[in-house]
Amino acid sequence: MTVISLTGVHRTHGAGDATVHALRGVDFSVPPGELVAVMGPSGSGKSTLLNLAGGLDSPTRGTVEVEGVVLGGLSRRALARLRRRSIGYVFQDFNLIPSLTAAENVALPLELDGMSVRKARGTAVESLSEVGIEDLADRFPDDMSGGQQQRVAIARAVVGRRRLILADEPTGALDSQTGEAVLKLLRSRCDNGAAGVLVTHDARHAGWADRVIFLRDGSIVDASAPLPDADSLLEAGR
Ligand SMILES: Nc1ncnc2c1ncn2[C@@H]1O[C@H](COP(=O)(O)OP(=O)(O)OP(=O)(O)O)[C@@H](O)[C@H]1O
Repeated sequence: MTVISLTGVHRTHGAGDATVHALRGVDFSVPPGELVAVMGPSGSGKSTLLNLAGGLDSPTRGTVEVEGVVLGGLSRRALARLRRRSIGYVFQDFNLIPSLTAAENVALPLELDGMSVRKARGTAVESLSEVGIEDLADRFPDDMSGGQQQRVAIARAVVGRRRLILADEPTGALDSQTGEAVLKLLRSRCDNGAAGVLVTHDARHAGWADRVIFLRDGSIVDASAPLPDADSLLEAGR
């Protein structure tokens, strides 16, 4: 069974002359164990695709399924539970809760799922140590650098046994060495059975993926293009 699958997915914004077709009939799926990189020029629909895959947005047409469950058929509560349990999401702007420490931010989804505070903290600190910042467990986001906040966001996305990890430019605020370490972590989660989707502008980062898809104007233009084509496609869209 695929972990995530989008079938005939369209997403439009606005109406009439102002209609923007963010996605136009996308078919896309990822089985367990696979990491897929999504590339394409700015505005081509990459974030929209990720938001739909993560249940943060709904398609105008078509279906999105996570582990065989059609997201459109779920109540808000059931969707929130599925997102908490099955989906780890690294947002471009981190989305950390400022009033919670790093460890509390990472532990929150586990606690909401009924894990004891103590066990959730232990699991959260383990996850922070996987991104090299366990010593910052008790620090608040505002007292951290952008790169440190990004690592907390990544620790939160990979904590527990999430089956689907979605990452929107997860290395933007990181130096290249830390960025590589984060991609390695994503890779190892996929090697252990998760499905991963990585939005990136960087062909070197896409090199960590098993497969690269290219979006242009809301459509997948060539799902099998070899990596060297990435730069020329990106250039063409500028
Ligand atoms: N809420 C919205 N309302 C109107 N238009 C939107 C909205 N969200 C996205 N769009 C439009 O949909 C298209 C796809 O946007 P999206 O953010 O998915 O692209 P992207 O490939 O992620 O871009 P970037 O690389 O710059 O992040 C763009 O034309 C964008 O302006």
